[in-house]
Amino acid sequence: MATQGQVITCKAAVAWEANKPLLIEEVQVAPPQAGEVRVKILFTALCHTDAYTWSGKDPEGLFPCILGHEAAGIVESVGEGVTEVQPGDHVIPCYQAECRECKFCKSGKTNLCGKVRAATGVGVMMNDRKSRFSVKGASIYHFMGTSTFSEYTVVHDVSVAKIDPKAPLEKVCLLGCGVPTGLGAVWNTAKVEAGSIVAVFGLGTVGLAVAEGAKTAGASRIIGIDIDSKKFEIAKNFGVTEFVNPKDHDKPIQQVIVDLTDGGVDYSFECIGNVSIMRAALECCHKGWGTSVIVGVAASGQEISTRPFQLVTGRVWKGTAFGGFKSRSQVPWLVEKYMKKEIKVDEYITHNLTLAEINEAFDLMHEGGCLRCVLKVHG
Ligand SMILES: NC(=O)C1=CN([C@@H]2O[C@H](COP(=O)(O)OP(=O)(O)OC[C@H]3O[C@@H](n4cnc5c(N)ncnc54)[C@H](O)[C@@H]3O)[C@@H](O)[C@H]2O)C=CC1
Ligand SMILES: N[C@@H](CCC(=O)N[C@@H](CSC=O)C(=O)NCC(=O)O)C(=O)O
Ligand SMILES: [Zn+2]
Ligand SMILES: [Zn+2]
Repeated sequence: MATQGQVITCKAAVAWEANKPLLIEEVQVAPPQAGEVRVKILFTALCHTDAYTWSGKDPEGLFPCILGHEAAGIVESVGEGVTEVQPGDHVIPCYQAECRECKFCKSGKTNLCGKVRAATGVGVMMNDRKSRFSVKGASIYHFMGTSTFSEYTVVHDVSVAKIDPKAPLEKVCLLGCGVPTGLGAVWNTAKVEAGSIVAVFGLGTVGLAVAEGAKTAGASRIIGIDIDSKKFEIAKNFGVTEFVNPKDHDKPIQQVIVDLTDGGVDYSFECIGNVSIMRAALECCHKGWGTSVIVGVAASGQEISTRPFQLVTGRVWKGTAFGGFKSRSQVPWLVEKYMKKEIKVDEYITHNLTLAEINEAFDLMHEGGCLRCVLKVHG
């Protein structure tokens, strides 16, 4: 490999400051150190969480940084001691690592991993607590341990899933975040049973994947709630059976859902990141057993609240990160499910642009007609 062990100069979209347009810069990407992998990113999508951190509302957001965490690419080179991937392997970077050795991984109770989280939360690599990215000598922070808005990135070996080389990277990049999060929220976190009544708040990619997961789990009713009625037509393709726009009602939305469902839903999912809606999602659950899962990411300083009586009377409040999936073990399995046409992926892609057009892609996300925009990163 001509580039192995060398600094690579390539293009990346740098967020220099919160809310300021990203700039396409020539970035120097250092070679991977021990336990690290340098990946040529071919395709990356944008997730609402990228916009959240860019907005300055993420308490872990650091600038300047290279955002991006829903992508696919090919391993360019590996550092010392890396055994599970090699140059040429097709991979999906995983913001939720899986080391299989730490207390979290060994617990069998969670998909969270503690091996590199202390570094990925502050934008550096574990080895030397430094970044592998720089622009004209100035260090640029990593983001979520992935930084996929770059032609090349460096990730920890515990943060990369090797996938079937036959899988189309321009599609399966979505399996790096939004689609698994929604499916897993239903299958792993809530464990929705056949016949259940489900409410989904927010019909973006994550909410639609919740609907898809609920449909495959055999839910009898899937109620989609969104303030953008344009989402309703598309949501039918993902299994939503009924639609509610809170703007059409004078009553609190939880009361509307309770009235529609003879006392409340069996499961609800908040896929927006709005703490008032998180409360509504809990309070529209059926007394005695209803479970609400928080999926949305809320801004710094926001807190959830409800009357404790809601929990005393049997409702359960949960949350999920990456849908509870063990990333390195299960992302390849999700890719296989896609290849066998058992889960949707293509249907979430509404736009295709290039890395150079990334600011336009963020604009599309805020305009509402966009589920996922996939960026071609090279060429
Ligand atoms: N927990 C996790 O592991 C993950 C969490 N997320 C979070 O999930 C959330 C959803 O992500 P995406 O689907 O990418 O976002 P999105 O922006 O595509 O979708 C959000 C949807 O919510 C709707 N909405 C906004 N305000 C509303 C309100 N007050 N009532 C009803 N509907 C409303 C919007 O019209 C839109 O359709 C975000 O907060 C994101 O940060 C995303 C991926 C993983
Ligand atoms: N940094 C944020 C928290 C962001 C967050 O909750 N991230 C999710 C994934 S969102 C993907 O699009 C997650 O998996 N969290 C678990 C983790 O280990 O980070 C903040 O501090 O608010
Ligand atoms: Zn995401
Ligand atoms: Zn671990």
